[in-house]
Amino acid sequence: MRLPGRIAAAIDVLSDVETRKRPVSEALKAWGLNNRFAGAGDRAAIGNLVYDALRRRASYAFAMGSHEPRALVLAAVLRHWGETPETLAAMFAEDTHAPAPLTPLEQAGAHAEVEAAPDIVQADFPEWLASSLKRAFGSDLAAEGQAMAGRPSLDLRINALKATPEKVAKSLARFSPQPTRYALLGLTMPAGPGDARTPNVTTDEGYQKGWFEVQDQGSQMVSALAGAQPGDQVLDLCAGAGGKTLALASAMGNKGQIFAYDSDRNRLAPIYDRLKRNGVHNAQVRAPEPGALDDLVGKIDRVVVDAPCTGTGTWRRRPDTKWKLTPELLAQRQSDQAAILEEAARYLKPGGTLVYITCSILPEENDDQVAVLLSAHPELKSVDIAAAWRSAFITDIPPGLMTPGGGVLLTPHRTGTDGFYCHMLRKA
Ligand SMILES: C[S@@+](CC[C@H](N)C(=O)[O-])C[C@H]1O[C@@H](n2cnc3c(N)ncnc32)[C@H](O)[C@@H]1O
Repeated sequence: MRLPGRIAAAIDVLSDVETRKRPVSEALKAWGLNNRFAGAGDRAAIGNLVYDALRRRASYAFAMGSHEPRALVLAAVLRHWGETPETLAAMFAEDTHAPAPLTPLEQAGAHAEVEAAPDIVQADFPEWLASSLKRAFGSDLAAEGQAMAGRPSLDLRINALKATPEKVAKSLARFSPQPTRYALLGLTMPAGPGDARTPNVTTDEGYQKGWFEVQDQGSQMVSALAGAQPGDQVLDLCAGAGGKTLALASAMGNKGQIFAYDSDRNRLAPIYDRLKRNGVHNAQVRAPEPGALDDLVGKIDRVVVDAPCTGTGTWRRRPDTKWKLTPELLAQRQSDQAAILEEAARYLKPGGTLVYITCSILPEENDDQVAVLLSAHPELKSVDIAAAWRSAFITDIPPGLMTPGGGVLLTPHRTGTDGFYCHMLRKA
């Protein structure tokens, strides 16, 4: 397929996403099944077009004067893929799979200024979250929004139980991975422009052997900030598929004990294979049965709460969720988080540390939750996050990362990572 056919396909996929409220990945898969002639390169390019259109949905709609899928996909091609109304007109004329020719309004959208739009639209954030995001970012709102509308890098975490960065870099040399900026055991491959494909690293022999995991650098960093030491008793209370559990086990050198729990059996299911592949011997999975964690009350050195959240920090990867989030869902997550934090505090032994993590950039899910917990638990005190940073990354925390409440907030703009919040609290 050439670009015009890919544009037409991306418009169809985006229409499917918008009308049937489907996740992009599902709509792309369905399109691929119905169009088996399309190759992997076509599917990747169509995916890039759909994701790019959604990443900048608000500013594109403003520039094009329309929220229609066709307008959004054309905006992505005209404003960020290096095409012009003239190059598209020439290509469309020669391709029977091309969409209808550009209208004068669409042609004007190629260069339309968006400076007249509200700042929240220019930043490609949902308008109903304006006050919350302004509170989080202040005068950096536009820069934060633009970075959040970019494509994410592909980051890997070296599994220190089985490999070294050199060994993995050699195994993946064909993709030219580079060391990550902060995470000490990370490698990164920047996203390419236009129709560039993401390297398929999971087919690599090193992945099959458990030498590395795919994990955003931000996720690696909050795992490192948790500061788990060999010999610790650690409870990963929201373990899910085990991304943090694996990183903690690697940091602990398989010494001590990790209890990996999740209230959702389905989410926990992949953890068993992953632990095996990673050579983790110090993790016990606790399935969600009544009383599953009763024996751990008051005994744990580090309780890691990688809380269920809105996922606003991962909008680069899942831009459709940026426009689907509702005040009701945010309120539900806040109530889940408050309950889980209360629960988590029960497991701490005296002197133990609670590590609260979200992949959200919203203060309501971050500092605000911790403030409520602190006010109800005078025995808990915030840990000096700058000191935790120094010991995790052997360097001073860069300016601007600490939140007013004493946590740390990573973002695509600040650290080149997904958005992650981390706050640590020690029990007296
Ligand atoms: C952000 S995800 C965890 C991701 C995982 N830690 C990782 O790194 O791959 C949040 C998890 O919290 C779980 N969860 C939600 N409510 C919970 C509760 N009350 N107790 C324990 N886990 C809960 C969800 O099932 C979900 O798997």
